[in-house]
Amino acid sequence: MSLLESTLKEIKPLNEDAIKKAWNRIDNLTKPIGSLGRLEEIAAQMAGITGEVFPKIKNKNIIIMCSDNGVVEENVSNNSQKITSIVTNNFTRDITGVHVLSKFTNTDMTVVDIGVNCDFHNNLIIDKKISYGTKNMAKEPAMTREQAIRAVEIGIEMVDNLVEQGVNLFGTGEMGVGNTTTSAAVLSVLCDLEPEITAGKGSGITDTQLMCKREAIKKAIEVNKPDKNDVIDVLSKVGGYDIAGLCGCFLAAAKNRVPIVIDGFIASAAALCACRLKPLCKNYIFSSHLSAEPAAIHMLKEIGVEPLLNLKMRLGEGSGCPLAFNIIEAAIYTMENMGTFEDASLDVNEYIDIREK
Ligand SMILES: Cc1cc2ncn([C@H]3O[C@H](COP(=O)(O)O)[C@@H](O)[C@H]3O)c2cc1C
Ligand SMILES: O=C(O)c1cccnc1
Repeated sequence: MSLLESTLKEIKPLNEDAIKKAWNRIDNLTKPIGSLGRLEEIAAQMAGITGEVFPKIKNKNIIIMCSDNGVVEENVSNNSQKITSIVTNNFTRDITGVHVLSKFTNTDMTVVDIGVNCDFHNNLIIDKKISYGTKNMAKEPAMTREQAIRAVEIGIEMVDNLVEQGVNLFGTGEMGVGNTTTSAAVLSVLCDLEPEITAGKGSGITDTQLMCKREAIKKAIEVNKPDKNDVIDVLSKVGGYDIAGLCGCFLAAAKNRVPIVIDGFIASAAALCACRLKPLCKNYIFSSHLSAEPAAIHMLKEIGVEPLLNLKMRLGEGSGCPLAFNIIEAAIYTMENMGTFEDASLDVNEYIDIREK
């Protein structure tokens, strides 16, 4: 059995007993029922994921999948492919958005070259290069089926290894000029949405480039005819190595019963693929924020997750994840450290009016 097949098989439902115990605790804290809103839901979900009512977050890590996309030939981005390699290198230099936000929240980063169009001489970048970028999907499949499976399995291996090293909260990031085009294409195919809905201005393009972007997605779908019921076919024909790699990360986090956070539009395309491959995967996922990319809302709705924040961010890289980590850790801390009615020597019945509001 392949690593992908065994991973899909090993993803199991949440621990309902732990969820019940968590809600029992949460509903006995000195507060009106439900008054800590989504912090309560997060704490209960964390219990279901980990099996612990008071899980301890030990190590947080954002996996950043970096790769190039052949579709940039179609004038879909304002940036040249060179930017992918420059920013990827910069992830190891303390200066990128995701790095600074990670530092702020005591989070580590794992930078993976899964298909950047250059050779790095930087031992802080993990070399998992499949090829020097994908092909132009508007003309031919972005990659072969074997390459797509390999990319997903690289994501699985990365998470499996980091879990072994003690990471128990993951974030997902990416770098790859043109990857809002591939993400939009994946969304178009999986959800039958027109490129007019799925394609936005990404990192910043002109109206003319936006037309090129929509045209490229249309052509990619016409030329390659991806089968929406076969996620690997969709990833290989109109996806990217970064999306496929992150898809593997979501699957492996669910397999290992470790929470994983979506950053923006591209990471949500990967999460959508993972959830289509294994719907149970959704229970292990948190969405950090609503990307300013207009179709982000469709992506998250389809996955069935609600973003924690709406900060109009559209950087990618994993930059939303550290912020979500703070909220998740705050939720756990609150549910563990607030007093119960018993601790406060209060009779629950005296509070019943408040609790029921
Ligand atoms: C300097 C720079 C840093 C970035 N960091 C993330 N992205 C983001 O922009 C790219 C996607 O946008 P598009 O599809 O329009 O090319 C991705 O690499 C994404 O991570 C960046 C983009 C730039 C220019
Ligand atoms: O939301 C994102 O991930 C995003 C949006 C625009 C450009 N790059 C990334």
